[in-house]
Amino acid sequence: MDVALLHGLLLLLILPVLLYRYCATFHYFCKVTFFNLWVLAMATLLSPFAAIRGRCVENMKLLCAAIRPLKHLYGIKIEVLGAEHLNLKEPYVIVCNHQASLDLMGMVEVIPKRCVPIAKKELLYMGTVGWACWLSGIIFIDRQRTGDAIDVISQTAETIRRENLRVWIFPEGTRNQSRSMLPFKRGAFHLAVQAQVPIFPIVISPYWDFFSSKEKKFTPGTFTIRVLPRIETRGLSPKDVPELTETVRKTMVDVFSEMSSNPCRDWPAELPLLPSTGATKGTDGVWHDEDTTGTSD
Ligand SMILES: CCCCCCCC/C=C\CCCCCCCC(=O)SCCNC(=O)CCNC(=O)[C@H](O)C(C)(C)COP(=O)(O)OP(=O)(O)OC[C@H]1O[C@@H](n2cnc3c(N)ncnc32)[C@H](O)[C@@H]1OP(=O)(O)O
Ligand SMILES: CCCCCCCCCCCCCC(=O)OC[C@@H](O)COP(=O)(O)O
Repeated sequence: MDVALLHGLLLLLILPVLLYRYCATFHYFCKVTFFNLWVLAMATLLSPFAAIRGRCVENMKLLCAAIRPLKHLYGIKIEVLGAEHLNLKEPYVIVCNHQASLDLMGMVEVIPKRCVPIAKKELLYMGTVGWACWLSGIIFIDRQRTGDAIDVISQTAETIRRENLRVWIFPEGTRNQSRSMLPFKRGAFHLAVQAQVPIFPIVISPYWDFFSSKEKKFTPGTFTIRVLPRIETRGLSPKDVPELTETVRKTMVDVFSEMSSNPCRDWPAELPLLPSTGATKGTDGVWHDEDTTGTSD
């Protein structure tokens, strides 16, 4: 009886290990659960410290430091190209493609100082995670209430100039693991035009070879983040927003396709990041991709 019990216990211990080793779906769920638990645990541990400072963008540093170790735990290598473009003292808007929650790992590698993401309101209700996000100054929008979301974005246009902030937006508006990018929402571009600040597109290469929520795949791997040169919005008005949105999207989709078809990741750091894809062409000729190196804050 005792031996049978011991065998049962041993099996109970070994089974998860075997499943983790040999069942890809179980492996995937373990890794995703660990990711969420990590975020939850960090938010719970660090929010009280962030609360001492109150709601402020400086708490983003804490949030980023909490997420950074995850890439080591998952064996994920991240290459960043063109980060020097972000060395600009003025406020700006970053637009980035959004494949999965894993984007958080890439975001914390490149996010500049005094930069806050725009996030869906639902995050606010995720217990201490919501609290941590609120304390870090993350801007929340209700995607179901376009009018309210537009109001928040309009207020943000004033805030970023007044408080010298940068804003990180996923213009696809939702996670997307298809072979291309979803149509872009226009909020980010209205924001940049309203505030008359530049836009920096950031493209994260596809996760296909190591992560897929559809195929339940999650292995170690490598991805690349490319920061593209700035796109000016000075002189543009709301009527230019649709064309601006399409031009930026096309530029990003082209870079994404190039990254998908060239997985050897041997691009030189000084590659002309925006070839003649149109991002330098403005509706009134004012866009350009001038080098901002050396203006670091
Ligand atoms: C303390 C340490 C603790 C450590 C613990 C760690 C915890 C870490 C955890 C977490 C970290 C944080 C992670 C953050 C990441 C979150 C990611 C997300 O949540 S992604 C979802 C939200 N993002 C968006 O949805 C994009 C922004 N959305 C938009 O821009 C949309 O445009 C929106 C919502 C404003 C409207 O959406 P529409 O679906 O109605 O789409 P449209 O076609 O773009 O707009 C409709 C009309 O409104 C106009 N419009 C849009 N924005 C406007 C504006 N600002 N002004 C004037 N008109 C505007 C447009 O031009 C359009 O009109 P016409 O068709 O052109 O006539
Ligand atoms: C009380 C339960 C707490 C559970 C804690 C789990 C926290 C994990 C939070 C990771 C946040 C990553 C941000 C993210 O990637 O959000 C998704 C949205 O961009 C788009 O949403 P959707 O694709 O439209 O659902």
